[in-house]
Amino acid sequence: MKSIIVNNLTKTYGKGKEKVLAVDDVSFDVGTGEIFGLIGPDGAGKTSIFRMLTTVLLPDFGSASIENLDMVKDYKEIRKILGYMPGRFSLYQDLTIEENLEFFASVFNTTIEENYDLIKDIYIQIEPFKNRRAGKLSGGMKQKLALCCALIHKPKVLFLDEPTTGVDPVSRKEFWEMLQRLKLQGITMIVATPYMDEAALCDRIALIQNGKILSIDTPENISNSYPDYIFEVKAGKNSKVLKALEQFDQKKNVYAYGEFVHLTIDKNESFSEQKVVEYLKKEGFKNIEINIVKASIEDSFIRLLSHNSNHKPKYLNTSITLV
Ligand SMILES: Nc1ncnc2c1ncn2[C@@H]1O[C@H](COP(=O)(O)OP(=O)(O)OP(=O)(O)O)[C@@H](O)[C@H]1O
Repeated sequence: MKSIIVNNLTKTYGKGKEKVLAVDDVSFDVGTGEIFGLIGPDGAGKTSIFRMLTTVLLPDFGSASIENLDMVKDYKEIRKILGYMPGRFSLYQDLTIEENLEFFASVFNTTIEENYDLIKDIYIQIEPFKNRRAGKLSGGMKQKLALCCALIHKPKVLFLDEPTTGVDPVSRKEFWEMLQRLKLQGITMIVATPYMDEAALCDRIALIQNGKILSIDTPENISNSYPDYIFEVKAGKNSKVLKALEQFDQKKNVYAYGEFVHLTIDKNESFSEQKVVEYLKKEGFKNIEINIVKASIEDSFIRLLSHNSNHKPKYLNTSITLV
């Protein structure tokens, strides 16, 4: 069963020279109970897609349905079955945890008690602080409260826009465990994130850049379909290794990757790791470490980005940064 169907969605902002094509002919679908990730750097178009699907922005072109309801014609019905956790903290800072939750429940004509079962797991973690104002909560607690508020009317589909930005690693992990539990209740989730490690936790992902989808598949299939060899190389300062490998005649691509430099080589080339070691030794490097590695989502994204734009990845670790 498909919960979300998106066809040729297109959105531009501004006019003339100021015109920005934010969403460019985007199509995808999301199955009931699936966690679907929209993965892309800042400005890729994720929020614009979310705003159209949550019926707060009209598309220039294209259509979408959510639970068989048309995004434009049936927007009032859609709003009743959607939960939306926006990227920036959206709660009332001067209201307490409990007051925020009561407020969101009342907007949907419901009560905390009525839907307590759905939020119980998450709410019990912040309930001891229910009289604390939202503005005084830690990042992780704010995020749990925002998720409770997005769930308080028992939505069928949950939109999460960069839900873990600015949250510590432990809270990020806990948050994803909460999403996995919600999935068991049959809630469809669509998550926008710039974090590559979170991409791997989704059932399927769409890699998006400049408003265009570059690839849609399971994280596993995206990694497995990487066409080249990837070697991780360490030999002292990454900036120096990068500079040297840029001149290596068999390199296809080279970029910093956490504490390593990744070197990609066409699978059709006759190649041995020893060639790189010898080359680096000749360039004056010592203590050279080189291993062949399986492509990560990040590697796949870098390859797609370098094929599709003039943007070059500058620094990569767990989130995408482009220059
Ligand atoms: N109201 C607006 N007016 C003009 N341009 C806009 C507007 N909203 C977004 N844009 C532009 O549209 C493009 C897509 O932005 P969007 O916010 O959808 O991307 P995003 O992937 O969610 O990135 P971010 O995380 O930075 O919000 C960007 O180039 C952005 O500058």
